[in-house]
Amino acid sequence: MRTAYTVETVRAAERELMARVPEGALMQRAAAGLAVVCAEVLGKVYGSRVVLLVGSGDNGGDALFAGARLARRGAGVSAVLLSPERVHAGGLAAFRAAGGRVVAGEGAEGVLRGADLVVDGIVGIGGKGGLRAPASQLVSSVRALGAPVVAVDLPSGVDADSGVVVGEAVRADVTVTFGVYKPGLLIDPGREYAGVVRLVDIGLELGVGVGAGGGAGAGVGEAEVEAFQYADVASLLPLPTGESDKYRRGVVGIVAGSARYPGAAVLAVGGALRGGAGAVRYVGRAADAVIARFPEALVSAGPPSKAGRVQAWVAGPGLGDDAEGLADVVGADVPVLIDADGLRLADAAAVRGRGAPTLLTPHAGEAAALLGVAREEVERGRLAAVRELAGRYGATVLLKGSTTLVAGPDGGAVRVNPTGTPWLATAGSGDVLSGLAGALLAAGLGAGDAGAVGAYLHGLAGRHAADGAPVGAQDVAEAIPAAWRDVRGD
Ligand SMILES: NC(=O)C1=CN([C@@H]2O[C@H](COP(=O)(O)OP(=O)(O)OC[C@H]3O[C@@H](n4cnc5c(N)ncnc54)[C@H](OP(=O)(O)O)[C@@H]3O)[C@@H](O)[C@H]2O)[C@@H](O)CC1
Ligand SMILES: Nc1ncnc2c1ncn2[C@@H]1O[C@H](COP(=O)(O)OP(=O)(O)O)[C@@H](O)[C@H]1O
Ligand SMILES: [K+]
Repeated sequence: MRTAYTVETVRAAERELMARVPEGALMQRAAAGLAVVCAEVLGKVYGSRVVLLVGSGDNGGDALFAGARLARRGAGVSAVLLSPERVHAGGLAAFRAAGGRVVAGEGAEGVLRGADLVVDGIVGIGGKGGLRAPASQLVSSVRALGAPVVAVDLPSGVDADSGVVVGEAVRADVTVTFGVYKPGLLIDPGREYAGVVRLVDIGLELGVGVGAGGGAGAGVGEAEVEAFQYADVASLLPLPTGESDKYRRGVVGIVAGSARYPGAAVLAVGGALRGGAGAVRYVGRAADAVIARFPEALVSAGPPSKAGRVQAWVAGPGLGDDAEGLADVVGADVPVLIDADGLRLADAAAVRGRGAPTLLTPHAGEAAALLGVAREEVERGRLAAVRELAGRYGATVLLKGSTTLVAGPDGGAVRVNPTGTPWLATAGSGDVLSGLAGALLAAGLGAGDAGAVGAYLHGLAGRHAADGAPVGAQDVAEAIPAAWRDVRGD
């Protein structure tokens, strides 16, 4: 599990650690790690030209100490000081002693033009709001240069706690972050600005937080955000055992599709069949299309409550305006996943009043409609939006998009999916995800785990299916077994 912590938590841990180590030791550890990564990016340090963008806080101090190390190895290092009167004094002295050159603001463009590497030490976790001038102007000219950029701790202009970017921000090739990940490095748009993230150990010790849907609220010392890795997913995959039968593996019921959108039903059923369900029951108006594609699906004509035994329901994809059956599903005392049209059509009070686990899976537009805000507001602040929705509905919420997030109803760490790919932005791929996650619910995973494991497998399946070329949603569904095998290491 990769975990990320808020600035408040990082600062508290740093204070505690600083009290136990000699003064300046943490910054030296940070600068040493930063210099190593800069050297890797440069390939050859001796004779290279490095430009440091140095802000007025400790982030600039890190850059100066790392610059001093590179200068001692024979690099020509220039530092552009954004506020010379407030620069980190110890860092500047070390930099000068190592032969580093200080450039005034007006000289910045000249040195930047010849740079082999730019180091962004403008602001780190102390950044507040959008970047101010002159930093904002400098950042836009750096982008035009084409030299690789290494960001110190996080790209300047990216909000550490949320990934929100207001105005200009540094686009880094590599971000060297210290101690722990910050949420803004894992959530778009910040994640995209960060490039490859390298974590440098400076001795901070922070425990693992409580997962989405896990119960307790995120308190001091707990992770704000966490991202699954293979082992986390592998440990949750529902594998059949010798004693398994279709009921023990989980029967998922699907209420989806309409005369107008029969394909959504086919895709959701396809996702569910490859999500490990023992059986898939289908209820809706696209039964012919479903059976034609998946003869193994069990279709029934009556309402969901009469469909037979079901351990979890998926409701919503492609329903159009047909709310028939939805109230039945919302009233069921088994886990329910609500997606797409179901989010619009379901009675909000009934959803809030449910006793069994509920997983809502909106994209940004659907989330915005539920929250009564503009779509852009959700896209700019995904973390706040997913938490708000989960709180309002008392449900687990999986917010789809460039970074898929899963938040539980009672706070705790938000799960961020690391496997997504923009190739998934194709009509119907969300329907596949709802079937897949629904099958995981039916197999007994909690709503937070079903959402996070579903998104993880869905992202990997998208990568397998696309492999660098366009794909359709059906291809994504068919690649789910390959994603499953990846995770199991087969
Ligand atoms: N603590 C530790 O143990 C360790 C910390 N480490 C390092 O320290 C970093 C944190 O340092 P920090 O606290 O000094 O804050 P930092 O990120 O340099 O920014 C503050 C400065 O930026 C300015 N500024 C703010 N917003 C701005 C904006 N929008 N646009 C422009 N300017 C803006 C702000 O100015 P002000 O608002 O006060 O006028 C202030 O001067 C951390 O990220 C890591 O790199 C490592 O060495 C490991 C050990
Ligand atoms: N830019 C992107 N990067 C990664 N994944 C994306 C991106 N855009 C969309 N996706 C994923 O593609 C799927 C689209 O689902 P959705 O919006 O419900 O579409 P549909 O309703 O057509 O199925 C979601 O899983 C979402 O997370
Ligand atoms: K920075």
